[in-house]
Amino acid sequence: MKTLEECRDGIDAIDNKILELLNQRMVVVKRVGEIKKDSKSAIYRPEREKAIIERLTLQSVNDKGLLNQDAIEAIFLEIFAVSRNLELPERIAYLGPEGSFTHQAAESRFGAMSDYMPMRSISHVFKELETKRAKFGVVPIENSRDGVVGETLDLLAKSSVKIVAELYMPIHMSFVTKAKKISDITKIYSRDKGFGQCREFLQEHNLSNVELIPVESTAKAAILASKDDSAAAICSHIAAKLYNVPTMFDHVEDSIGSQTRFFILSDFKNEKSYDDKTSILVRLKDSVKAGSLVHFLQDFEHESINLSKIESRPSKEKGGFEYWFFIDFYGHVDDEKFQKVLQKHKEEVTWLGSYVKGEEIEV
Ligand SMILES: C=C(O[C@@H]1C=C(C(=O)O)C=C[C@H]1O)C(=O)O
Repeated sequence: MKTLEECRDGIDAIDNKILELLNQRMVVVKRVGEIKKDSKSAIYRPEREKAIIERLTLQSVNDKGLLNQDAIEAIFLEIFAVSRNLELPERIAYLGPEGSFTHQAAESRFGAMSDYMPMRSISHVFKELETKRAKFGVVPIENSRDGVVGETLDLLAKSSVKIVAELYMPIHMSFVTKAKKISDITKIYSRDKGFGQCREFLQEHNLSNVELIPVESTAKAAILASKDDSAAAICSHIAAKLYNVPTMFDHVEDSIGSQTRFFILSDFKNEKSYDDKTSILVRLKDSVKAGSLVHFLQDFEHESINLSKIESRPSKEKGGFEYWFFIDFYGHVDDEKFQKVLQKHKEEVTWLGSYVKGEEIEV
């Protein structure tokens, strides 16, 4: 049996090799960056990253390795993010403030090294992209409990910005405080919704009578709790980390968790990954005429294209009740099947993006 010293020597030798290999990888990545620059193509290629993760997961299973898909993803998404930064450092605008769940979602894709810009509103994120001050934007699109984020849909309808990826993230709340004991806590900060989502936890720990102070974001709650030893915050994991407030309890939300779907926005078209989703906006000529939506959807059925979502929004263009439809379907804009549908409805359909299908999370 090896001693601790021997194990550590072994780890050091392996780490040296990993670093050497990573540096070799980065030399190749830089060359890829040059090729892309010459051909003016996109740096971020989610379909390629997905293929790498799948290949490595399979290899790990075949090798009977200890790393499963989640572990491989955690390591390699960070390697990809560092690689992309080396190809071309790119700025990422997200719905802030720092420490928001959108920040957490952005970091999960773009890693710890990227240049992040917290924005005051979703429309500010779009503006940063439109003026090319940021290459990527990260915004929430829907929450499994609260429903769709209307502002994101409305802005997608108006803007030329494209969806290049989606990701689902479980929304877990942490109870964080600098207090030594729970009984030292006299006030708790969070967003209005934050308290609502953690009612059972507050009751169980006799905290219902402690002063509950709603603030505009859970990140703000973490900042306030970081400055007061008798205060606590209910906030995201990333906010607690960012503002150095120790976590007393994790996952304090009531039993049914929620997940949020985020879009990553940019200005390019992805290639097919053959496991794609596409989002379109449909402005039917006669949206109020009976059967016009049904006829439109029948064209999808005819081509065996499966829809994953349909959402109606008031068009806001005319005073009356005119509706637009946001539709997500399985497939890529370049699929022949969809092109056939598009031929029939060219004037009514706006393509919003085709992207690798994200994994929904069991909550
Ligand atoms: C290196 C590339 O660029 C990016 C980085 C990748 C990587 O680190 O493997 C993969 C895909 C791209 O998002 C590439 O396209 O191959």
